[in-house]
Amino acid sequence: MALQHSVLSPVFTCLCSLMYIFSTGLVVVVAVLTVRHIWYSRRLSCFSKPQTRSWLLGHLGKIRNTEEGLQQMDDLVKTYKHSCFWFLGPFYHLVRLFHPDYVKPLLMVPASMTVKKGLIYNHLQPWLGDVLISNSEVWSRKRRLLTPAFHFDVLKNYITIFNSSSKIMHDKWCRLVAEGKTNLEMFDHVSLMTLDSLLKCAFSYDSNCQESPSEYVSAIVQLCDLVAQRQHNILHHWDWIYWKTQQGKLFKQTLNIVDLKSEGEHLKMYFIFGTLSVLLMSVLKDEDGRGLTDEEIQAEANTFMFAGHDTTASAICWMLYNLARHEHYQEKCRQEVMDLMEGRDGQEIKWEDLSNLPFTTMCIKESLRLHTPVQAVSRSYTQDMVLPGNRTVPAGEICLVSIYGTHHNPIVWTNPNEFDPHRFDPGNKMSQASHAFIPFSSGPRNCIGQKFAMTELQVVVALTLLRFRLTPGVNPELGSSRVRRLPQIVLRAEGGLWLQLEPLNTLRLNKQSEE
Ligand code: HEM
Repeated sequence: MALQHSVLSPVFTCLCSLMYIFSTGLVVVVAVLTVRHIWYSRRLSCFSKPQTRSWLLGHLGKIRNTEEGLQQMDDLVKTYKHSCFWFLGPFYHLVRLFHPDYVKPLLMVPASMTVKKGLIYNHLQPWLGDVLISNSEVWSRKRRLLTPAFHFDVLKNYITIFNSSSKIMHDKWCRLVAEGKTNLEMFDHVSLMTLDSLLKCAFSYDSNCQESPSEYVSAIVQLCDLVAQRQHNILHHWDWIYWKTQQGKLFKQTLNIVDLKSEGEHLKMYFIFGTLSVLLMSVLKDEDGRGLTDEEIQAEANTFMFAGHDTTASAICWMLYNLARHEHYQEKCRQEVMDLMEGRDGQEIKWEDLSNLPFTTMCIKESLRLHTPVQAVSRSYTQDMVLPGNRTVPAGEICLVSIYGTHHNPIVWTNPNEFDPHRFDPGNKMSQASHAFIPFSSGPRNCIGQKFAMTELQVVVALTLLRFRLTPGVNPELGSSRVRRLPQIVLRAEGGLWLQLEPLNTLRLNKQSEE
């Protein structure tokens, strides 16, 4: 008994000390969070604060990545008109902005004063390195190196790739329709097609991913899904928790697959000799004659795959959906493309054709407004930012610039939930208003791939209309043609986006496929 006591007593003392340290630590953390919370709330009191759950939890759990979440955003924009202040417990304090006059001064700030900071960027870092998220000098050097790779002269060369990748997808659709499968989920097909063309453009690498599964391509898709899942679970925002979870472990495993240094040594070589990379490697050296290191090439490749494929796929799918819903606009676009093709032998969109698709381009822009692929971008600033109405965003504060909110703001757009391509008539002032239409963000940190994306959109949409008539499909999960939007990293649809396809010119297309 005495022996037992003598052993237990140091254990007991040790346990007590641990509990004491733990509870003191907890009290300190709670105190720091509370003081920080009160401090931020005071500084942001110039912004309206929508109703909270409680003074401490704030709007935690109120941001929903569902159809209802988007409708809630519509209400927020209607009520608060330009901006408001949200906080997610004592952890995150956000200024949400959704009016061009508020968005513009923030997006146009020089890159040297801008920090890309927010809920998602940190989760991308292990995959993308610092390209998308890096700040100031690191970013500006890379942006300088990359910009010429997106010049018109380079983009021109990609037109053939966009044509051929679309043809592979369309041939597949024809085969499925011939088997009686006329109701198809668009994201599955279009995402593979955008990945296929991106791999061909950036790596000169023919993955054949539209026809047979590719480990690399599946890994990219999985990483996108994992980043989206992580965003929705606030506990997973802390690295020390996330890396211990199953999802965190899966993320690490999947990263190894896209690692050019291990699995994809051949991909690295492709990237180095690919069209884009020839420019990056040989022509483009910075002032000190430095090119990109191996790590930078890896990060660059990952960034293109992440930033370029899902965004463009989302834009294409929603555009096709909008045309399926509005038959007369679909017919008008098809007529425009057919007029262009008259007298030609094949069905190939050329670079010179792109400026001769004015109505189709108006529809694409309207679709990018209504179904904005990227919902929001976030920023913080190295100094206080003064906005209209003498409101100040303190330095270091996270600003969530809502592209969706700006595109759906009824002060800016009449009947914002209607698909009306005539908003983008060249003479229409509404769409010309500065920062009313920002699908690719704006300012120094805008999308470097916007011309690439617009070109791909024009080619894919024009060819799809030449070959298929589209009508709304039936979503098997919902058992109807109802569509519920799903705002993830890009805008998707719950249970997928289903369309009915009716091939046009069947004979001609079959003949081409046989060849
Ligand atoms: C419709 C298609 C696309 C949309 C809607 C879109 C949208 C955007 C937006 C909103 C941003 C700003 C992100 C932020 O500030 O956090 C961005 C950045 C970026 N995008 Fe895109 N994007 C598209 C296609 C592409 C393509 C095809 C590529 C490459 C091939 C690309 C490469 C990038 C890169 C590298 C950045 C980071 C730019 C920087 O920080 O300097 N994007 N994109």
